[in-house]
Amino acid sequence: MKTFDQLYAELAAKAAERPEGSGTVAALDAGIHHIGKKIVEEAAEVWMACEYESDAETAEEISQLLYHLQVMMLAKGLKPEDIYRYL
Ligand SMILES: N=c1c2ncn([C@@H]3O[C@H](COP(=O)(O)OP(=O)(O)OP(=O)(O)O)[C@@H](O)[C@H]3O)c2ncn1[C@@H]1O[C@H](COP(=O)(O)O)[C@@H](O)[C@H]1O
Repeated sequence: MKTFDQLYAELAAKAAERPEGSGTVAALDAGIHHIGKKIVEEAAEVWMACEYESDAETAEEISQLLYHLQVMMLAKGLKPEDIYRYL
C-alpha cells in the first residue's frame, strides 16, 4: 500500500532512471495523447464500476485513474504541490 505522494515519488524515480520493463516509462515515451486516452478510459471504468461493480472493484479502478493522472503530471512536469494548491 502507498499514498499518492509515495506513488508520485516512485514514478518520478522511474522517469529519471528509466528501468527496463517499466510501464510508466513506456507511457511517458508514448506521449500526452496516449496518456490522455488512458485517463479517459480509466475514468469511464471508474464510472461503470460505481454503477455496476463492488466497492473493492471501484476502489481499484479509482487507483488506476490516479496512477494515469500521475503519469500525465510527470509528462507535463507538474508536481503534487502544483495540484494541491487548488484543492
Ligand atoms: N499503480 C499502478 C497502475 N495502475 C494502473 N496501471 C496501468 O494501467 C493499466 C490499467 O489496466 P486495465 O485494467 O485498464 O487494463 P488494460 O487496459 O488491459 O491495460 P493496458 O493494456 O493499457 O496495459 C495496467 O495494466 C497498468 O499498465 C498501473 N501501472 C503501474 N502502477 C504502479 O506504478 C509503479 C511503477 O510501475 P512501472 O512503471 O510499471 O514499474 C508500481 O508501483 C506499480 O504498482
